[in-house]
Amino acid sequence: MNSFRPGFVIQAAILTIIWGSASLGVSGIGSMSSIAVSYGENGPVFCGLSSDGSHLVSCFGADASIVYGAPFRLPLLGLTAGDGFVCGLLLDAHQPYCWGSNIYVKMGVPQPMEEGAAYSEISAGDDHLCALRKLSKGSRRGISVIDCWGYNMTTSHEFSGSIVSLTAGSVFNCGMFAYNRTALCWGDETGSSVISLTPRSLRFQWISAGGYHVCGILENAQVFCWGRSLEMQQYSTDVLGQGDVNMVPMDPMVSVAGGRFHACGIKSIDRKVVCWGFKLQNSLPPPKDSRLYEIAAGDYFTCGVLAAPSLRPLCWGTGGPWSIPMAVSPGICASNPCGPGYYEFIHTSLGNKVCKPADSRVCLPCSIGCPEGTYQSSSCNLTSDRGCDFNCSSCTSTECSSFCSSGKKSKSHKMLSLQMPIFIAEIAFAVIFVSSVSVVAYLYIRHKLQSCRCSDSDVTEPKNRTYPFHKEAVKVRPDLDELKIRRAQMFTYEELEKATSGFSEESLVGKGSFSCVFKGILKDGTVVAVKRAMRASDVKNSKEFHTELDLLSRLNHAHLLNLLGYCEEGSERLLVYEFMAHGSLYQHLHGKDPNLKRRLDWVRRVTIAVQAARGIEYLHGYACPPVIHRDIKSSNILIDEEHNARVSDFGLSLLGPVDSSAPLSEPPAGTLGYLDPEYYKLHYLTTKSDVYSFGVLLLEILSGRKAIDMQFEEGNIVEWAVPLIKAGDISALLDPMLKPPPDLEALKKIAATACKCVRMRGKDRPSMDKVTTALERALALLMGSPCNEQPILPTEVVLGSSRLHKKGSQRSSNQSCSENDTTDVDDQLYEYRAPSWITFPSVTSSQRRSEGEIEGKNSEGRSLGNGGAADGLRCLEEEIGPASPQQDLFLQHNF
Ligand SMILES: Nc1ncnc2c1ncn2[C@@H]1O[C@H](COP(=O)(O)OP(=O)(O)OP(=O)(O)O)[C@@H](O)[C@H]1O
Repeated sequence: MNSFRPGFVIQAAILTIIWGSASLGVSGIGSMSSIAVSYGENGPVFCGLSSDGSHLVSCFGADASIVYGAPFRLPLLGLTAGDGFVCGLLLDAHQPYCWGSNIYVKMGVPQPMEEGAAYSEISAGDDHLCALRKLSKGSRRGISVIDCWGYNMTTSHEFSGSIVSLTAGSVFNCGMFAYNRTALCWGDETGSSVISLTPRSLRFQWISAGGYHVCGILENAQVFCWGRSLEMQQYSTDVLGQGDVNMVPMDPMVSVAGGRFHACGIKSIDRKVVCWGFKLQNSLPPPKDSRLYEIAAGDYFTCGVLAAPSLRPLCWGTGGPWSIPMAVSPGICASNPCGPGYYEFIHTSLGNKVCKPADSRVCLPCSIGCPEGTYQSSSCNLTSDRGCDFNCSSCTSTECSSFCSSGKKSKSHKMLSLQMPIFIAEIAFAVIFVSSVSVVAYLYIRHKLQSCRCSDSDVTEPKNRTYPFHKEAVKVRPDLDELKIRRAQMFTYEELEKATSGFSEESLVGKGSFSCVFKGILKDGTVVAVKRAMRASDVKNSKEFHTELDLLSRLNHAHLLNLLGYCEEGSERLLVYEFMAHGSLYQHLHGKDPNLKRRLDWVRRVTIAVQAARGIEYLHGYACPPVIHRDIKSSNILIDEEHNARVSDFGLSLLGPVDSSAPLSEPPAGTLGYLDPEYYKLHYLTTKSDVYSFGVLLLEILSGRKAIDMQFEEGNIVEWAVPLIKAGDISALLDPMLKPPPDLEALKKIAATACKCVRMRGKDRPSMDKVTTALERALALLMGSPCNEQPILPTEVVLGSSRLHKKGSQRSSNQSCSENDTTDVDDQLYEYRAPSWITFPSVTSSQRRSEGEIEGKNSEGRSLGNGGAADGLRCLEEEIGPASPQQDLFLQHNF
């Protein structure tokens, strides 16, 4: 169901002349909308084209298949939507592209598709899509071709006579002939009689179908509807028309959109919206005083674009998202100049940037008449609508009185007099909002910087301390630990060239988007990974190099990849890291060797998840200022020789606010499939964006599937996994390469956590400390601990590779709770090193932090006040022994 914009002038006197030109040049206008509302069992979804000239679509609503499946990078000319799907007309190819979950309208360009076919309009019904072919050189004269796809509709229709616009109802379609502006409908009219009721003699400016009816705007701007309305007695009714959609208001209108059993129109006189026909009980009424540029309806849900500089969508009706945080284009962009009766939309600050290419534009229909108490002060011209002004000599309304008494009446106000109050309110709101946000942000950052004492003192402290354990380690690998403490050492290019045998192919261990990673051996025998920027002079590279260098030299956590040094010589940029003997989690999960995947049993997978979560939790909650990683994915989770996970690749990281109350506005960067939709669409970056990516990572770990894998019907892991989890079908989710554990409870908990992490709105996602705690509990459960509901096994610190590991220590500690073990044969082959942790009781983030600060010098203090969990700790401490000064060092830095 679609709204169609009139293709030509409103004034009846010149209609005949315009009709001639409309069929030639204005056929593209009015066929699609810049906004669309999909409907169906998952609820309404609003999609709109951005007003920034990018022609990119964003969708909002509960149907993940539409929201996430939207082609974020494909510029679209217009949109249309049906039951569970949305389609856009591709700006370049002029072919439809659909997405969503409708089984009859598949994702992508509809098939069959004739090679080279190009379309000027598209329109969607419940389960089908139709598209009007563009007239091309090869087209037969006077023949219009409409191709349809979907339930009972996949065929090509030919009509003699040029059709200028197309609209689809639930199971039927209508077009309008250019030469006489009459409507023609075809399809299934069972229950609606919409085809037989089509008025043959009425001439329309344009038409728009609802579920079982069609409304059109006649030559005199009056609306005429025909078809079926819902039986009145079944439901409560709207006052106007007593629920009958064919009982239309008398107001002249510039636009109308049909819902399932209702229609809404924009009044020509003041652009306010009016709806008639059936409405559901308790549904939100249309906005009373807002002026709109454009409307589109779903079944019981309607949205419009506010005729104000914000260009914000407003929605009403039942079940959908009300507040849509984006500015949308007020109409379709057309390459032809605006015809008579239209004016070119020019935004007060964007100018004509709403369209691409630059010589295209949005044409809006001129309003006719002026609201009561005002007079027409200017007529509609090429670039502005007609202006209305209050008649100050005969004020009858308070709006008029305040306008006239405020003395604001001036020439420049005349054109905008009707929009002025909204405009002023919006500016005032924006100023107040921006200043309060700035003040709060300033105070917040000041507070943070004061309270977290994270600067050099933290970094330099270890230098002044001596630890026997550290000295011990120095004997084994003298440079390495010293480097860790001094954080980053400068290497010469020559040194690193030698270490990697001249950056030979044999030393290459991996490639990223901007760099190659080589295995190298330093003079003293230390094995390192050397990351070499591919195009070193590249500004982006250089920026990422410095970000990574800066961040890594200030961060220190057992589950973050340690930076050992760097080299910046000429155009060369190199970073030197600890070498991660077991590569990336991606290689394990998706590499060519199936044994690698199999060896990564459930306990190992969940352990890796817990460790990665801790690394990210540290970035969010303990690093100061907090760090948002922005590129959490399986190839950035590396696995060291003891099989501990390390979060790596800080090239995209940003120092940022810790919570979503003070988001950063950053252009999106990251990896497709892991990218937080809120961040992607709204540039709304908070720590919750990492939580989203981590949720995707959890799904990947559970299922063994890649984040995006087009070999599956549902290529996006979130779209595929979330419905399964919600349906409780955990078995269908789990990686078929592994035998499911005897008790699925732990994995269910992890799946539920993942589900929360990938929620649409950042504020609905858990914070990383909550995620970590949930995973820790799941790990305990998986390992057979009956204490799983207690926050045990929560916070471990890996002591680095030099610490001797006591295999099975953790298991035995758990055995004090339960004998139930999950050992499998692989353990013999692939030593599981997770137990090489110091484990102490779980605490909330703030507790962890304050304990770290207050009691950092005494690790025993960490177990105080935690009841049963503290017993667990004591049990482990007895086994592992008291924390060494080196452990102390880690504890201080990490918690
Ligand atoms: N310290 C390391 N030790 C061992 N292997 C590493 C190390 N760092 C990176 N690698 C390997 O090199 C690969 C490339 O890493 P890099 O960080 O450059 O890119 P990426 O994260 O995979 O991709 P992108 O840069 O596109 O995000 C990794 O996937 C991993 O297999």
